[in-house]
Amino acid sequence: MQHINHFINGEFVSAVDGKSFEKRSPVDRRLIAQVSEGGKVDVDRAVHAARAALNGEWGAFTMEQRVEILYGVADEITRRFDDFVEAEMADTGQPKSIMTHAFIPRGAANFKIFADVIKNVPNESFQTTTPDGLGALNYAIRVPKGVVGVVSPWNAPFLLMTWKVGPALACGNTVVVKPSEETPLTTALLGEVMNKVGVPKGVFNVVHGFGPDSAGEYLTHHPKVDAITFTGETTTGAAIMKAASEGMRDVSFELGGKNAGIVFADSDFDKAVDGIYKSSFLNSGQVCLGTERVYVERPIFDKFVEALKKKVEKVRHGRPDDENCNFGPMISHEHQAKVLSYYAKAVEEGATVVTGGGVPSMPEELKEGAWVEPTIWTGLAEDATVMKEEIFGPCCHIAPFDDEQQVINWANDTEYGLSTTVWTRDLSRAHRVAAKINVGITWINSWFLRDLRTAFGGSKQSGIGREGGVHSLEFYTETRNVCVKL
Ligand SMILES: NC(=O)C1=CN([C@@H]2O[C@H](COP(=O)(O)OP(=O)(O)OC[C@H]3O[C@@H](n4cnc5c(N)ncnc54)[C@H](O)[C@@H]3O)[C@@H](O)[C@H]2O)C=CC1
Ligand SMILES: O=C(O)/C=C/C=C(\O)C(=O)O
Repeated sequence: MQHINHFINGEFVSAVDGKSFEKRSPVDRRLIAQVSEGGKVDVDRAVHAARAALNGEWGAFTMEQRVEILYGVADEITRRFDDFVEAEMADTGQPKSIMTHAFIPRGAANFKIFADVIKNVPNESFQTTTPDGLGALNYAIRVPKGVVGVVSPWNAPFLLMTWKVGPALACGNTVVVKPSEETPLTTALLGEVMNKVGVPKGVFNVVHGFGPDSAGEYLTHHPKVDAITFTGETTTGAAIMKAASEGMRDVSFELGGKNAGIVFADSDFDKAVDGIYKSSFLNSGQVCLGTERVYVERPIFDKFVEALKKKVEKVRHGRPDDENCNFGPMISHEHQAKVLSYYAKAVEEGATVVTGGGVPSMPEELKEGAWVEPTIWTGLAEDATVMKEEIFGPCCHIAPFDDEQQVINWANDTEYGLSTTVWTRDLSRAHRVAAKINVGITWINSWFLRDLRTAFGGSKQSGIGREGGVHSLEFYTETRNVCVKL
């Protein structure tokens, strides 16, 4: 069993009041870490360390020095790849292949890409005419926002935390991170990396703990935090927005989703089945971009449901490092209960359960894990609860559709607006549909195909603002205009 401490001013320290909480494995409920729980004083120390670093060595770094050190961070993550994979598997219980192919490499990329972005994106300038004919030159400079509070979730913990820390540091800010209480391990490891490559003390700080009445709330209310970036549930976003209104701090929010997958009859059938399988079930469905509502054009509906069912019934639940297994548990028993309550609700509201719907039978040593079966439903009305609320589990409802406008209306009939995946060989239709769906990201004939230079974020209740490429620079810097009379 490990002890996970806060990382403040370059040192691993326990909570000032000695409080801690347990991190248990979602796979078998084994105790894997005792984690320091941050109180007001711990958060305050972290914020002050971050402020001091801004006013000290880090604030004096040139952009080139920051770029070099962030490349060093990425290289050190890659050097310690196996440690990060182990830590993320222990935290989430998800299969090793997701960690090695996606989540950990993306963590390293989040530092390199934003180092490149800050180096290459020009600032605007305008030549302005003046009555004397001599003119003026306006040019913009970017300065860091200051101390950025980073509040991150558990579902792809390393990827989603570094997606914020990478650009924040590239832009010259300092950060205080409050990782999810469910997944403290990789953020702690990142502290070791920061020290190893010589990131100055106080630039990267971590305070563990919960949300309300704990480190999350104290960090987001702290008056010396200049901006807050958050990924998590929409209701949490609303609470953080209230906190940010004290002192008019800027926010960037990536929130929940109730995304639609749309499959037209002319799509490449096998690729569409594979794509929807991934979008609904990757990471056991705990992906904000995932599709819990799937619409399939009527001529291929039955065949599609059958093919997806067949694929889903092949999943093998088990430990993350068991090569014979490819399906992990829910993050916690609390989340398992939430997902199972939606499974019950779907049946109550008249769903046909195509497959799944319960808890899989597991061997004795894994019986304590937070397992659920991947589940497919058909037959629900558009206003059924599981068609409206984000479940964040391995499940989807599949409905047939008859025409393009009908499916666009259904896809848009949600308070969320994060992403969509559309499958068709008709390019005109693809562009047409993409333009009409009210989401931040539409994938055509793909899903979760990421280019970190592109805008990422949600519409409606799925978020505020965009991050990615130059959009991250917009959030993590303040633009100042200088006007020079010639
Ligand atoms: N749009 C996007 O890019 C993504 C959105 N999500 C969303 O995240 C959710 C799942 O993640 P969870 O960790 O359960 O979300 P959550 O909102 O419960 O927690 C996220 C973080 O906020 C903290 N927190 C909770 N209450 C707080 C408060 N009052 N003040 C300050 N901090 C607080 C938590 O401790 C955690 O670190 C899903 O709804 C999912 O859709 C997840 C990943 C990506
Ligand atoms: O690629 C990103 O930047 C965000 C990805 C989001 C997830 O992985 C998720 O919500 O699971």
